[in-house]
Amino acid sequence: MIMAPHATGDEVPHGSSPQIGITAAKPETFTVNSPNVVYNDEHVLSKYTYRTTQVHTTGDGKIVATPAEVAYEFKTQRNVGKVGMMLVGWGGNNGTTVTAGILANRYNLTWETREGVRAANYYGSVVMASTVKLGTDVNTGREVNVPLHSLLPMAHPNDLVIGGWDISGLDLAAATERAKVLEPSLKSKLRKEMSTMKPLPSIYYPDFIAANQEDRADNILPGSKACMEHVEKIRQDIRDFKAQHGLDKVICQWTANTERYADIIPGVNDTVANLLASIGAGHPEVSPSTVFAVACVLENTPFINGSPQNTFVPGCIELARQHSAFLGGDDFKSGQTKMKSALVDFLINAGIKLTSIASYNHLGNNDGKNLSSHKQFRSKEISKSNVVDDMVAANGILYDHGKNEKPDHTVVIKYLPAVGDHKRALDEYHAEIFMGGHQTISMYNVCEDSLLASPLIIDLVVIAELVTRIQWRKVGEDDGKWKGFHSVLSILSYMLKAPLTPPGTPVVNALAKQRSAMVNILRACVGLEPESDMTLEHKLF
Ligand SMILES: NC(=O)c1ccc[n+]([C@@H]2O[C@H](COP(=O)([O-])OP(=O)(O)OC[C@H]3O[C@@H](n4cnc5c(N)ncnc54)[C@H](O)[C@@H]3O)[C@@H](O)[C@H]2O)c1
Ligand SMILES: O=P([O-])([O-])O[C@@H]1[C@@H](O)[C@H](O)[C@@H](O)[C@H](O)[C@@H]1O
Repeated sequence: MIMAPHATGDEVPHGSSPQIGITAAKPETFTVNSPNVVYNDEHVLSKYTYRTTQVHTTGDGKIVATPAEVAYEFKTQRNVGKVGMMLVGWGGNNGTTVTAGILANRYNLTWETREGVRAANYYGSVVMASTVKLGTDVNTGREVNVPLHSLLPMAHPNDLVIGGWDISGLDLAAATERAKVLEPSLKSKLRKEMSTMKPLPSIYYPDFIAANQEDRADNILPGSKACMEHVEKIRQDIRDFKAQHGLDKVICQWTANTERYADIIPGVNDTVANLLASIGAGHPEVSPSTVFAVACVLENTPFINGSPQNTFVPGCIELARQHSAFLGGDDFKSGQTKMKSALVDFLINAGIKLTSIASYNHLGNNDGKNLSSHKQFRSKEISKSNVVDDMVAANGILYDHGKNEKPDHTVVIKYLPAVGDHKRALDEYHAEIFMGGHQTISMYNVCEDSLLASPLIIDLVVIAELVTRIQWRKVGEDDGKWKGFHSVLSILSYMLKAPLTPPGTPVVNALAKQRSAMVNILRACVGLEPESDMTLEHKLF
């Protein structure tokens, strides 16, 4: 691996626009000793039996559970290659913060703050800063936990080559100043390199974001509505970026402003043919984010939507399926909603009848400014409100599903410039408990919006890139052909408020379930069973 020269925490090494490291196949943190797992130079190969329970209800209403299993084989390419991350909205608070964070980690920077010296880290990244239980030590009987990113060969964020687009032409150093997220002592160490980073001009269709964003729009391509020229320009930008940096692949993410929802109109965006025709005809209902998604699909570049709008109209999802391209979304799950998806899961699974959730937040960054416009707020209100649906639907004891009973739930977002990126989330959870009692949980949560979202941008890129290197097949299936994941990457759900899932499949919002699904899929790729936490070895002896 060619790693950048690591500074000692002082100035970034002068003139050190170092070659980004290439994460070649590295020795694993652990190896699996099993007849079902083979490591060769190219791949990790595993045989995995997927065990579930099939349930059916007999005519007389009896519920019958039948264990079922499917034998799979997984093949993961070990060499990561050189990976690029292209952000739409690169000059925004998230885009600048994640870029600065990766550079600071790449150079091992430290910086002075009022609380003392701080050092770069990847806290808040489930991939880089969380661990998973591998198993139990044969000698001590204690849990052995390993970094999540050691489960399979993954891109290291330090190695990511970063670029992107923005309708604002500020270079990344100036945009970082505008964002007001990071400490001056850190920004000063990165200013030289970030001032050389300039967002590519982007497409700007005013009707899709708040009018108050217009004063930023000084870096835009000609044309104020969809056209194939925009699709082809974005595709060319991706190709040029790959060629310029010698990349093996690029992952693209939307971290631009929240758009209003697009109407789903038969004949306009409901099929591939209609969507492409609508783009060609400049239909006003095709959003910039959908144009980016279409361009990425056609360029076989995974595209992830970090905002709540309905970028992935039916025609776009169909196009991705046709091209075996990958999509993920929607809306980074960073603070208030992340807490909600854990707390609601706990309350309902504890048999406590949650009866109302009041979620209020105010923030003063540009995201909040954009969301102060009703149509853009509505996109966010939807993604922040649906997060409890699966947990409520799973408990027919507390909630009368026949009457569509569920907790009252309100979401309020207010723009208060004074608090900047330091978003305040105030929540009240009210519940019925034993024998007519009540429990009220009130929470005040200062969620540093960009410092919480940036690690998610990293996780989404790293996991999406990993998925491009995993193939599967069912043992004994006639054609024996290796296949890829479904185009809609629901494995990314843990990082997203409104998880996009393959059409017709259930949406899981419960945070613990989302994390287990992702971790256990990665475990299966190295032939390991899901961690059941039964620890029978400590109970039955
Ligand atoms: N915690 C979080 O910060 C968080 C959590 C969930 C979702 N999000 C979403 O992530 C997005 C970015 O958040 P942010 O705080 O960085 O916002 P921001 O307003 O600071 O950044 C958005 C950037 O997108 C640019 N932009 C707008 N339209 C564009 C286009 N068509 N092409 C290219 N660039 C465009 C803007 O100029 C701006 O620089 C928002 O949609 C927000 O709702 C943020
Ligand atoms: O992720 P989360 O903290 O629930 O939700 C956040 C909202 O509360 C906030 O108003 C918005 O600016 C962010 O984009 C993010 O969506």
